[in-house]
Amino acid sequence: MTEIAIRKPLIAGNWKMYKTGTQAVAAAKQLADLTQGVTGVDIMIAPTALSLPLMAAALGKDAQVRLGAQNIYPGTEGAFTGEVSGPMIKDAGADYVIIGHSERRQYFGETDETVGSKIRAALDAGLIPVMCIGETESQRDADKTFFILDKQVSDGLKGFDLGDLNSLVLAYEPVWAIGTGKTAGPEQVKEVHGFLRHLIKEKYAEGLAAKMRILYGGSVKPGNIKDLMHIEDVDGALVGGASLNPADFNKIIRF
Ligand SMILES: O=C(CO)COP(=O)(O)O
Repeated sequence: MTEIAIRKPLIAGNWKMYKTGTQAVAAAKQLADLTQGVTGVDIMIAPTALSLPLMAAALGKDAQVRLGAQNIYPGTEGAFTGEVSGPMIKDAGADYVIIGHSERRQYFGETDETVGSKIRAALDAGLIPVMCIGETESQRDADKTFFILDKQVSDGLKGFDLGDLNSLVLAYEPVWAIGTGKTAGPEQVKEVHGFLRHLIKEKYAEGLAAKMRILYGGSVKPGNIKDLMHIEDVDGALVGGASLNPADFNKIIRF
């Protein structure tokens, strides 16, 4: 079996703070209809936490479109006003949780250390963590891309051992490509994804590196997904804006 064959692509939609529950259910049903018959790809949508139980009920237990949360509190329950825990996310019908998105790092003070504690909480709750990493434009301009990515991975995964990380998904989202219409060029994506897989191999094991899915995110659209998916070491996409429209997201899923 080749390395590629053991990595099933994952196309994930991050709906961020868009769509009411009513709108979310309607879009989920549309997407479920559009994607009927699609095989060989995992599909996930991460709506606001409020929409998770509504969408789970609308899609049904065995739906092909799976659900994810956009954030998690690193603790199971307690007096933490406004927070949502792993067991609550799981109970609401999600299988995944996005952790450390650049918007959470930028606006909500998340650090590599909080990312690590959230990954632990996700694993404890039986959720698949989608760990987001990526450099800013000024970091890239200063030639610090690989230093930053190494630090985000090393500090975020500090204390985890091989067995912990079987399900972990990495998402490379260059901050300068998010919502800007700028996509990283094929050479840049290839270079970074190759670097990340090598990093996981060096830190953990070849077997883990070979099976870890590494997604690309940042202005992914129906028009560029095919080229992105052809790049070595790209195992899927984390899609923002274009995932809000079921017709566009369906085209991306059918790359
Ligand atoms: O942040 C993203 C996904 O998490 C990417 O957003 P866009 O696809 O809108 O650039």
